[in-house]
Amino acid sequence: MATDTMTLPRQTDTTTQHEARSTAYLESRLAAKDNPNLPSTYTIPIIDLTPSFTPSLSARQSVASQIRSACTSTGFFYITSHNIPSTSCTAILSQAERFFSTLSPAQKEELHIKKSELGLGWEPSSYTSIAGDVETKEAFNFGYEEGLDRSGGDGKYRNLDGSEGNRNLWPKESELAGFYEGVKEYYGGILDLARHLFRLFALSLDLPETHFDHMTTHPGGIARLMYYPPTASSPNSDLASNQSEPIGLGAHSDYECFTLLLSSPTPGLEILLPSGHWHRAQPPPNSFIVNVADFMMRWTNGVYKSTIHRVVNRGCQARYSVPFFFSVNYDEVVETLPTCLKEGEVSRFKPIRAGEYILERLNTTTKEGKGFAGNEAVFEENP
Ligand SMILES: O=C(O)CCC(=O)C(=O)O
Ligand SMILES: [Fe+2]
Repeated sequence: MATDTMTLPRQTDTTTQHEARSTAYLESRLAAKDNPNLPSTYTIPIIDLTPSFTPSLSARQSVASQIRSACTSTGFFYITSHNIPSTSCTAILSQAERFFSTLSPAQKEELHIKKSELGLGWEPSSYTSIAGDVETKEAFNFGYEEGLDRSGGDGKYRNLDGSEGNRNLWPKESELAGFYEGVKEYYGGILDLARHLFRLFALSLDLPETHFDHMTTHPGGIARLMYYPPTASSPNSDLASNQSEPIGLGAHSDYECFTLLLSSPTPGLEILLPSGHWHRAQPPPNSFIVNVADFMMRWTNGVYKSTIHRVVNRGCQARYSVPFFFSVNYDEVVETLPTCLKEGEVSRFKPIRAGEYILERLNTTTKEGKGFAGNEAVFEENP
């Protein structure tokens, strides 16, 4: 396990009330603090999904109970035997590499995220910042469209802002031949897997297995291709002892229901422990990392934990990753799940439309890096 000391969002000389509150917010979100379920040594559980694809309800329930235990403690788990072919994973990581290394600056500029009100398109490293850090990451973001959904969707997709129509920005076929088809192949598979996992989440929350099905017919599903440049000059150079860390992606929690993360072998993802140290994720071969995100935490009245994480590539190889942020249909209004409230307990959160919540969170990352400061409104609890 690689650890170092915790870095909170950078404070300016004149600490504003907002910034002080943003630090307090991050501190308050330290992974599963004061949680009696927290294991004494931190390990990310590995959940084998094989039984979840069988006709046996009790086998599916056994997987669901492992999911519950991970979601109420670490907020992170690895999944294996997930039915996504390893060739598909290798192929999307190569598409990511092609995107960042083949397109010219002018071609990337055509896809610039500033042209999108929904955070879609190409994101140069400095354009967004979560916690005020100068981040090394570069990204390409795209969302759900019916053409990417193997079920064909239900024709009712709404964007984050409630608008209709496909707002993705794609590179031209003549500039990156086969890119769209490659993305479609991966997206279709990961979307099916996310819907399968949502059924297991339903069981894990003592709900009927199909409880969320009607809410994921035209779901939110933002995927990102991410590139973290190498920062060490040779395998033996030790960046861990450097004063300034090469923050790839600043400390944050994800916004949607849960995230399915694929990455190239270069390590980088670090998870904030209650002790304030960072735990470096080491996913087993052919696995995905799954983590609970803030909307799910809110929806479960805090029963499921959304855990702070960041990315630091200390190596001499580039890191590529493909997070997939899964949400219910953006036009769905959700309120606390009844099974997450004890008798007589009142929900801490007001009902909210999924897209409204997520868009508000996304917008905060582009306002001079005041991500956490701007997030208080959407975490507002019931008065
Ligand atoms: O690239 C990674 O490994 C993680 C990315 C991530 O946490 C995010 O995009 O929210
Ligand atoms: Fe994340």
